[in-house]
Amino acid sequence: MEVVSKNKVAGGFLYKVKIGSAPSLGGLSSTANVYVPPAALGGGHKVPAVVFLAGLTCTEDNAAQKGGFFNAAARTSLALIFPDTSPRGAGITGESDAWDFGVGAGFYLNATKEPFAQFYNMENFVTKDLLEAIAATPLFNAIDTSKLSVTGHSMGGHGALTLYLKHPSIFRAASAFAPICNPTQCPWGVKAFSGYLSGGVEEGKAHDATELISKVEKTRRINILVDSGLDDAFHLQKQLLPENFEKASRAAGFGVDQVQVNLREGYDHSYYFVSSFAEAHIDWHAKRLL
Ligand SMILES: N[C@@H](CCC(=O)N[C@@H](CS)C(=O)NCC(=O)O)C(=O)O
Repeated sequence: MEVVSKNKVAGGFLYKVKIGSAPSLGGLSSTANVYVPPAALGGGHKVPAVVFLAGLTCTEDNAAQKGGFFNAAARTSLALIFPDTSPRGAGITGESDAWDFGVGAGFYLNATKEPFAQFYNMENFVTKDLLEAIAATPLFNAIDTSKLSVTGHSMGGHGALTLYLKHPSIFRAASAFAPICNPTQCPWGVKAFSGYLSGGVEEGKAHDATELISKVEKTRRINILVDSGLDDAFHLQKQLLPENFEKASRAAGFGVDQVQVNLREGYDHSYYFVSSFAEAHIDWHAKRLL
C-alpha cells in the first residue's frame, strides 16, 4: 500500500492510498481514502472503523469531500474507510459506456459472468483485499479491523446493507443513505445483475437486501438504519424501494429497534441530503462499535 496524499481534517488525517495488485480486481490497483481520527494518531489507542460505500459514478472522493463525516468521526473516535466503486482499467469492451454499469458501478458483488468475473469482484475487494491491506499497513496500526461497521449511499447503500447481511463476522451494523433496497425489482439492479451474473436477476436475489432480510436467522440481532429522501428523483422512479425493505423486515419479525427506516420529507438524492444526516449516522455507528 502506498500513500498518495495526506490532508489534515477535523484534527485527524485523511490518507489517500493506492492498494497495488488486488486479487479480487484481477490484479488491478485501486485507490481508497482512509481517515485516522485524532484519538488514534501517534500511537494512540485502537479505534473501530466505518466503511463508506459510494454510489453510481462515484470514486472514493465524493463522500470524503462532500459527505460531512469527519467532525463526527473525530468526536466519536472512529476511523473511516472510503473505497472506490469499481475496478478501473480492466479494459473490458464497453465497460465505460454507461454511468450505471461497469466503471463506477461495481454493485459490491462478485461477478460470475465473463468477462467481468475476472475483475469485478468488489464484494471480495471490500471484505478481503482492502481490509487485509489496511491491517498490514503500520500507518493504520490504530485501526481495529475486528471492529467494523458499514454505511453507504445509493448503490453503496445497497452494498452496505447486503455486505452486512452476508458478512456478520465482519460488520456489526449497517446504515444507508437512499439505498437501492430491492435491486431485483428496479431497473438499475436488473441491468447490473443481468450484466455481472451468469444466473442473471435470479442469481441477484443473493445480492438483494430485501431478499436477504427475509432469510436472516431469526436469532440474529440486526442493526440497520436507513434514511431516504421523499423528494429523491430515484425514489420517485422506484429505483430505491425502501418501502419494500421495511415491509420485508417487519414480515421477518424485525422491529424498529433492529431495522429503522426513516423517509425524510423534502430531501433529494444528493450529498446535501447525505451531509444532513451524516453526523446522526456516525453517532449511531459509534453506539454500536464502541
Ligand atoms: N449521472 C446520473 C446521476 C448519478 C448520481 O446521482 N449518482 C449519485 C449516486 S447514485 C452520486 O453520488 N453522484 C455523485 C455526487 O453527487 O457527487 C444522472 O445523470 O442521472
